[in-house]
Amino acid sequence: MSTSSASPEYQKYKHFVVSAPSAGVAHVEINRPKKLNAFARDVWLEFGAVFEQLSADADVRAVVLSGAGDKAFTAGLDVVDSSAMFEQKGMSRDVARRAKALRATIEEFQVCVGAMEKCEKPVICVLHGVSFGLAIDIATCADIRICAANTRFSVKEVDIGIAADVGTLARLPKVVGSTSWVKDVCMSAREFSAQEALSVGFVSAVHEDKGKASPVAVQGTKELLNYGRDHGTVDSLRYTTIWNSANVQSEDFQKALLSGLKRTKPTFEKL
Ligand SMILES: CC/C=C\C=C\CC(=O)SCCNC(=O)CCNC(=O)[C@H](O)C(C)(C)COP(=O)(O)OP(=O)(O)OC[C@H]1O[C@@H](n2cnc3c(N)ncnc32)[C@H](O)[C@@H]1OP(=O)(O)O
Repeated sequence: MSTSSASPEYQKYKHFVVSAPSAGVAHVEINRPKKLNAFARDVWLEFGAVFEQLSADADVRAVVLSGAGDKAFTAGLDVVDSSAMFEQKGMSRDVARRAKALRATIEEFQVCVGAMEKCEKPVICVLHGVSFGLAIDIATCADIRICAANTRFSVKEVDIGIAADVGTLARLPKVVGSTSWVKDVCMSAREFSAQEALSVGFVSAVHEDKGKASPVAVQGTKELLNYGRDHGTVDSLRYTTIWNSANVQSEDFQKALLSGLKRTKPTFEKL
């Protein structure tokens, strides 16, 4: 990816602007500000494609996701587009056929949003303004979440008559420590502030210099943290052993191992 305001190989996207503010960093902006960056089906399909492309792009070492405009990171599911789509898919008179069509849509949405979690590069999600519903599903797929002081969070789904189904209920309890708080915000859909999000650990402070660490080490850390979240300690340690037995052979490890003692700042090849 070349350093520019809009990288040519990412210009095919209608709803996302992908730029390279500095070498190795991709900035992905959800770009539908007039509709508060709401996600219609074509938006979520593009979201999945963007993150698959970034995952495979060796020039990218870290990804920052934000929403365009002053008002919103995203107001969530495009409720106008979705009501038409769900009505259409529910038109068959047979319940099993209706359910099958709807299941495919929900699974497609989960896979597209999950592409961000699967992306092999660290993803930093920067939230601001309205951050409702899908915003939380997306944020829970990020490695690091930071937000502006004006952020209005809501796990909004119960307000539109559904249980959240794109990842919040599966991932949020693993992101924050308090099940009581998770159930509170998920069952009430009440808004919570940036300060509250910080106090429960949903967002954290800004970390600098993310692009300078070894990509072998950073991408390995992401893989092992996600694995550790979903598996027991014994399995995770075993997987870590196998993973690192390959990666300690990397030249990145050779360069970095004594860098503290030697007061050197090694640079690393892209991965
Ligand atoms: C299979 C199911 C999968 C996924 C499920 C996901 C769950 C969710 O994401 S639940 C959350 C759904 N979102 C909402 O219910 C929010 C709806 N919007 C609002 O309540 C308000 O817009 C607001 C966020 C409180 C902001 O209000 P305000 O500041 O007054 O702005 P508006 O004038 O209302 O909005 C500006 C513009 O954007 C359009 N818009 C806003 N949100 C959505 C949305 N979610 N879907 C579609 N369009 C949205 C709004 O209609 C306005 O458009 P105009 O063309 O200017 O009228």
